[in-house]
Amino acid sequence: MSEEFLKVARAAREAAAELAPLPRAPKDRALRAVADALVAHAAGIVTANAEDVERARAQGTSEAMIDRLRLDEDRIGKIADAVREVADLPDPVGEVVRGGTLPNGLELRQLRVPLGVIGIIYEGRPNVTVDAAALCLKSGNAVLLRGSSSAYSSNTALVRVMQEALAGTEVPAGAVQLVPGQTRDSVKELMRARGLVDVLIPRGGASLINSVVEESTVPVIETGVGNCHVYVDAEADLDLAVRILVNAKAQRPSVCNAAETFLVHRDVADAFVPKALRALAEAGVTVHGDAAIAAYDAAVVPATEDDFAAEYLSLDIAAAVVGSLEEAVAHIRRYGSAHTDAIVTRSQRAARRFVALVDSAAVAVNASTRFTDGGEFGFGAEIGISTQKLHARGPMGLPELTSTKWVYTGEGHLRTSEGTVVAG
Ligand SMILES: NC(=O)C1=CN([C@@H]2O[C@H](COP(=O)(O)OP(=O)(O)OC[C@H]3O[C@@H](n4cnc5c(N)ncnc54)[C@H](OP(=O)(O)O)[C@@H]3O)[C@@H](O)[C@H]2O)C=CC1
Ligand SMILES: N[C@@H](CCC(=O)OP(=O)(O)O)C(=O)O
Repeated sequence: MSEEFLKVARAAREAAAELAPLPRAPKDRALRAVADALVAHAAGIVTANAEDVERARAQGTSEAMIDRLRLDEDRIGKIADAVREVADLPDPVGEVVRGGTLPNGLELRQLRVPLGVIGIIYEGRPNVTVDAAALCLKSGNAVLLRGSSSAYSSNTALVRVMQEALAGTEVPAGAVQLVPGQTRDSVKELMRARGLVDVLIPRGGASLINSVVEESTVPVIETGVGNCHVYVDAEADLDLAVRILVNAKAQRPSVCNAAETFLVHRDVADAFVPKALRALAEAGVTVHGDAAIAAYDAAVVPATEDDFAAEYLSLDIAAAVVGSLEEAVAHIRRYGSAHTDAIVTRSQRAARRFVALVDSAAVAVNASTRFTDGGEFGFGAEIGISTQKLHARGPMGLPELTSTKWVYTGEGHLRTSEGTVVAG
């Protein structure tokens, strides 16, 4: 392991021990200081970000990906607002999860405690640098941030501003660390830092997730790609379905909760598909449809298996006609990524069945898939969206960044072969 990596990892470990026992008030004061500093230094952060954007443009990066990378003063204001929202949330640390008095008189409590040092490897969205740091600090954890090399200048500036702001507070500035280096070696170092890092969260595409899951000796909480579906049921309000579909696809196509496929019940296909194709075309979306969808419009590109498996992250969507709700569910199980899938229906029975059958982190009923987001769920932000089942599922906010500890209090309780003896 490089000296540079060991230096920041050890500093984070020391800071984590100092941060863990802090009560809520100093953590909230520190988060508000971070939010103020981000706004005060917005111009400098935008200048650093412009270097990343310029480099990305020179490398031919798509506009959708540049949109993820780009910061302006307005976006920095929103990032600061998210930090303030996290400060306003209750502190998860110390919360009693379960507890009571056992028949032998022992008082037993399960308390939330910080995880310790959290490592996060993430995509080229600099807002994640601040979201992750804010959530980690509030939940009493130190964080090692390994953002995309494409956002290195932005992340360096953001971490500097956060550390300088923390230096004037009771929260140790060392609790927020940027992992040094822009090569994949730094990802490997995080994966091998068992004992220094308590949990590693890979947030990005399949290649990242697979390599971390296979190679990490540090425990991992996986996030995952978003191949999200909108299913338009036989009993859907079709105007509503068009609006939900267009929002799910086009409101921000580059994010993981954007829809990538729509499925429509054949009983309403004639009424729905032409309207949907018109609305999607107006929003600039290219539809890759099966033969039944393609029959409605020459502009539809014939879909292949790859289209149904694709996470486009662009203004493209796959589409198919299905014979039943069960067929829609079978399609989602085959091609989906267990992130977010939606049904549009007026039937409560159909909604209940879809919710029961679709095994995804989030299921939306008569709502856009775009709501699977920590901010929208009221978590202030999210450190990632887990598409696996342990130890967290869906947008991960403050409680997901904690573990628990059992505390039991007696009066000299002893466990003997005859049962409990109270010696006190
Ligand atoms: N479920 C969720 O919470 C989220 C899911 N996503 C998904 O992430 C994808 C988009 O992310 P994208 O911008 O492509 O980010 P990438 O997956 O390409 O990169 C994310 C980070 O992982 C690193 N990385 C990528 N591949 C590897 C690898 N094989 N080994 C080691 N490190 C690696 C990158 O480093 P470097 O940049 O230096 O190459 C970067 O820091 C989409 O699929 C999206 O759905 C995104 C965010 C949230
Ligand atoms: N937080 C996001 C959704 C999840 C996410 O982070 O997506 P991504 O852009 O793929 O990193 C949003 O809707 O704004």
